[in-house]
Amino acid sequence: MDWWGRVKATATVALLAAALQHEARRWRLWGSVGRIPGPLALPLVGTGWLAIVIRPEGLMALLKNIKERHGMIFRMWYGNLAEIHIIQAENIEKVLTSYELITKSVHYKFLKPWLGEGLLTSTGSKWQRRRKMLTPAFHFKILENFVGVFAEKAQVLVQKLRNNADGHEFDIYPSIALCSLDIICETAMGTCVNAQNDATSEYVSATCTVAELTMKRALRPWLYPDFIFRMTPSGRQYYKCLNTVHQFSKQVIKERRQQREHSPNKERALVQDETGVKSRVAFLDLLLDMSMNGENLDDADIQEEVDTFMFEGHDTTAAAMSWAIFLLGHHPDIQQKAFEELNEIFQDSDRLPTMQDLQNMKYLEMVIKEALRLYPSVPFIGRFNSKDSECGGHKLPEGVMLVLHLYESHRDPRYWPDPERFDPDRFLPDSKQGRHPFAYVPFSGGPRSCIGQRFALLEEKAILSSILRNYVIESVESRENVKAAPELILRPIDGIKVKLNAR
Ligand code: HEM
Repeated sequence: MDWWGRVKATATVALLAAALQHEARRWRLWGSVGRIPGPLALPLVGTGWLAIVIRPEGLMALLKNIKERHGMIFRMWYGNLAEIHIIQAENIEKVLTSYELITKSVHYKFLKPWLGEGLLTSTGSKWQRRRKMLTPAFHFKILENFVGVFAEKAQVLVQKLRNNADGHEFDIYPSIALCSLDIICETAMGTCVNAQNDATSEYVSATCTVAELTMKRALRPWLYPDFIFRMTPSGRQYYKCLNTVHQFSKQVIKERRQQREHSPNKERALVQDETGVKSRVAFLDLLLDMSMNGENLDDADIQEEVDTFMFEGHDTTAAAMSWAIFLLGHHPDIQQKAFEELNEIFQDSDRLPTMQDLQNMKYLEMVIKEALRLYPSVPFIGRFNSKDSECGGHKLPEGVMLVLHLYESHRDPRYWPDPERFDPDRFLPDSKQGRHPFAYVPFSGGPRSCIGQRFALLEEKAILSSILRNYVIESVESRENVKAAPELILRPIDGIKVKLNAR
């Protein structure tokens, strides 16, 4: 046999070996996963046919129906990919508290073109090192420094909403999303993009498009392979906008670094806004401090983390606030109680809130928590099962994906009687007694819990309190009519239609 023949024979044997290994793995998975109950799985596509026949607005109802038929642990198949859905708090705890199960599921892969391997998507020692390094960035003192940003941006929002405060019906979601984008740009990058006043700016619309197309892709498993996604119009648009987003954050980091190098006496760079120049620390400053103080962080590493904050800190809070507004708009009594608490805090003054004010908003905090129970911004958490394990009496083989179903687990009647009822009093200290600690995990739990949860609660309080102090909210659509799409973020498919009246 000549050398070319030997190359071909070796390549054929290698390919056959790989195919056999692949098949063996598939059979091994089918063997164990097949014993777990779940809907009809067809050859090749598995239960993926459901994603094709069910529209996004029907997915939550479908998953509820599967739970009712197959129980609190069920399996789904997408081709070769097995997912085990886990709903009970006791089993969710097992996964979230494990230091071995910290690798995210494949579903997070399509976030990587945007976020690289930042805190959300990384694993192993890289994640551990970054988590340790970034935890101080969310210290109380740092968050206190952001309260002014929250309050100012909320004030812009209140002014913008004035055009709609004559009782006519409109979708409040876009206004909330632009406000939270303004907040995260300023707190993460120290940049004022003025999204609320200029939603058409290239960076603002590119960020919104990247987030939207990432969500769309999450619901379409056939778009997961990158080479297919790149060939579609959505894929081409995604990469074009992604380039704009990355160029922007890259430029901000570069300029901020240069600014510091030219003014070494100033510890922090300055944040510029329309009222002049103010000294304010952004997460980016803290990262630059760390890199200048010997941490192993180059500009590309910093960009991963800044982009991660931009993603995690924008849509999650926008969705959470919009759902809270929706629920308040359905419950005038609860809305009134929240308003009375604000009256007590602010008396007749129209001053902006301080950190202490935000901390005093105890009832509003219960409202926010209850809204996050019914509509958790992150409805599913995915993990890669990195070793054979056992859960709820089922064997879970290594290599399957674990999907923790927060939306359903937050409705477990064992811990939440009359689960669909919106009742902030469930979060009174007495009512919490005896409840499983993992029955409510909108910010996840264990080692990979949300690093930004205190930031998020403060931001929500600042925005919601500003709206409540100025307007009475009335929701237009019924609870049943507003459908949530279980994308990466639990988003109301047709927005949140409200009527506002000035107080
Ligand atoms: C209501 C708002 C928010 C909700 C409901 C929320 C929820 C979550 C959840 C459930 C996770 C775990 C995800 C997973 O394991 O797959 C997470 C992780 C994370 N969140 Fe949030 N989040 C919110 C706001 C924020 C904000 C404002 C920031 C930053 C400014 C942030 C930064 C992060 C980061 C960096 C991670 C990854 C942490 C790690 O893996 O170590 N989040 N968040």
